[in-house]
Amino acid sequence: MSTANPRGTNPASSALTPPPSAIPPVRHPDAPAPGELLGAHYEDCFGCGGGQPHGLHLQARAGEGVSITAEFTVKPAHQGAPGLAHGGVLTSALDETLGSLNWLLRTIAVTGRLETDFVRPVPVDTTLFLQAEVAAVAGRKIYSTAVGRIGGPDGPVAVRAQALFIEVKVDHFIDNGRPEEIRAAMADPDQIRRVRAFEVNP
Ligand SMILES: CCCCCCCC/C=C\CCCCCCCC(=O)SCCNC(=O)CCNC(=O)[C@H](O)C(C)(C)COP(=O)(O)OP(=O)(O)OC[C@H]1O[C@@H](n2cnc3c(N)ncnc32)[C@H](O)[C@@H]1OP(=O)(O)O
Repeated sequence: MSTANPRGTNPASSALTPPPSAIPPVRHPDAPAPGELLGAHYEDCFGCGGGQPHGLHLQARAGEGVSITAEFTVKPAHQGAPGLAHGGVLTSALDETLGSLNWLLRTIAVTGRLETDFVRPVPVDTTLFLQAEVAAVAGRKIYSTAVGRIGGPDGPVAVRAQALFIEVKVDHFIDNGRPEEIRAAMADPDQIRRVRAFEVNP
């Protein structure tokens, strides 16, 4: 068994293991500097947008290399069992953090596969301290890992995830999103500016 297994004793499925042809990720020269907040990629995003009252309002910050830190505080609207975070909500927080990594590559990508280990229960009002990094890239495939700790950035691990993101063109959203939201996004100069930053990617 690999000693570098980020999931402890639970091996990820083979679809989440980078192939031998994979290469280390390359931080885009125009990526936000380490310590900078990334800001929302879409105002109505459930993960990072300010426009969703029950959203996660997750704020991601660029780290060194191709890594991200983020914080998310569990609200009563995020419960599964009484007083505890819903597992799907925790997975959403991991998904959002992992998705933010692609910003540092200046690549538009969507989640293809995401595996989560729930290690400890997470009570309401807890802040989850998330850290994620890209492990490898193979063509359009981006392999990433994330961990969420409670009690502080160095506290005990509550959740872990491994993911495969797939690079897409902006047409992925234009062709598949509900037309009314796509029209509104295309009429929003801020949204267009954010997307353009990706399209000039060499
Ligand atoms: C101006 C207006 C527009 C606004 C623009 C907004 C800009 C926004 C900017 C940034 C947004 C970021 C948003 C982040 C939000 C958080 C992240 C999410 O939650 S994303 C939502 C959940 N995910 C999905 O909805 C994907 C649904 N799935 C798909 O659409 C397709 O399946 C897709 C694109 C993932 C792949 O389809 P294919 O046809 O393009 O490519 P194929 O050939 O199938 O796969 C490519 C390679 O990947 C592997 N692959 C694909 N899916 C896999 C899977 N599930 N497991 C393992 N491997 C997989 C395949 O085996 C293939 O590998 P081989 O190249 O042959 O080696």
